[in-house]
This record gives sequence, structure tokens and C-alpha cells, in this order.
Amino acid sequence: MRKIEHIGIAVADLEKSSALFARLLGKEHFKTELVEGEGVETSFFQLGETKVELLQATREDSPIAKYIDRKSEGVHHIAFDVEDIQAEVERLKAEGFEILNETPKLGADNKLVVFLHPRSTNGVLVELCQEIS
Ligand SMILES: CC[C@H](C(=O)O)C(=O)SCCNC(=O)CCNC(=O)[C@H](O)C(C)(C)COP(=O)(O)OP(=O)(O)OC[C@H]1O[C@@H](n2cnc3c(N)ncnc32)[C@H](O)[C@@H]1OP(=O)(O)O
Ligand SMILES: [Co+2]
Repeated sequence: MRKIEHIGIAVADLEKSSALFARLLGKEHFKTELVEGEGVETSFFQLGETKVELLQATREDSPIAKYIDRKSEGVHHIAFDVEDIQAEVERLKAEGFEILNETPKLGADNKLVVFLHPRSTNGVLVELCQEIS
């Protein structure tokens, strides 16, 4: 793991929350992006070498919709930047972590992503991100 790539925050209203976080952080988001595969629309803020990712569900079956229904808006996951996501999946499997998608999938912001089940990571949903060069 090289750094925290982003903190993912589940929100009900992306526009409203983007405006709130712009006031909070003192800067505007640098992009919004739809990730069809996950049923989410995202809004990104750059903070030094890490980011804040706001996520709104675009479909009922989105993990974000389920999370907000079951719990509330708030911190949803932490994403780590990795150099070689496949090697990291093998390493973490050998360490006994539960990989949700062994084949990396397309994420936001030009990344390949893998998720680990929170029950194997102390209750924290962890995402691995590798930049698509
Ligand atoms: C990829 C685009 C973008 C990017 O950065 O590029 C994203 O980050 S997209 C983010 C949205 N996508 C995902 O979260 C994909 C991975 N998530 C999942 O596969 C599911 O959400 C999963 C498996 C974590 C939970 O799904 P499930 O249907 O099992 O939900 P339950 O409500 O039944 O929860 C089961 C169990 O897990 C706990 N849980 C659920 N979500 C979280 C969470 N975000 N953080 C911590 N714990 C979580 C939940 O409390 C249940 O625990 P229990 O003790 O059984 O009550
Ligand atoms: Co994310």
C-alpha cells in the first residue's frame, strides 16, 4: 500500500454535499464522474496526495443506496493506492483477508479497483486502487 488514495463518503444528494464540502474544504471539487457498474455518481476533492470521494447512488441496487438505507450518510470506505493490484490481491488472500472481487473492476478517476469485505478488515470497507496508465 503506497498511500490513502481516497476516503469514500456516502451522500444522499451529491450536489448539496459537494457544495457543503466545498465550503468545508475551502475548494471546489475537481470532477464528477458516473460509475455505471457501481450505480454511483461521484464528486472528487483533491487534498494534497489524497482525495475525498462523495458518492450518491444512481440505482436502488447500488451498495451506496443499501448503505444509506441501512445506516445513514457518512464515511463509507477507505481506498489505498497500490502499485500492482493483482499482486496485492494475492498477498492479501495469503494473509487471510476476504476479497470481494478477485478480478479488478473499473473504478472512478481512471483506476482499477478491488474491495475487501469489512468483516475481514475490522469493520472497515477497504478498496484497493491501481492507476490505469
Ligand atoms: C468503484 C467506484 C468508486 C471508486 O472509488 O472508484 C467506489 O468507491 S464505488 C463504492 C460502492 N461500491 C462498493 O461498496 C462495492 C463493495 N461493497 C460491497 O460489495 C457491499 O457493499 C458489501 C459486501 C460491503 C456489503 O454488502 P451487503 O449486501 O452484504 O450489505 P449488508 O448491508 O447486508 O452488510 C453486510 C455486513 O457488512 C457491513 N457493511 C456493509 N457496508 C459496509 C461499509 N461500507 N463499511 C463497513 N461495514 C459495512 C454491514 O454492517 C453488515 O454487517 P453486520 O455485522 O452483518 O450488520
Ligand atoms: Co472509492
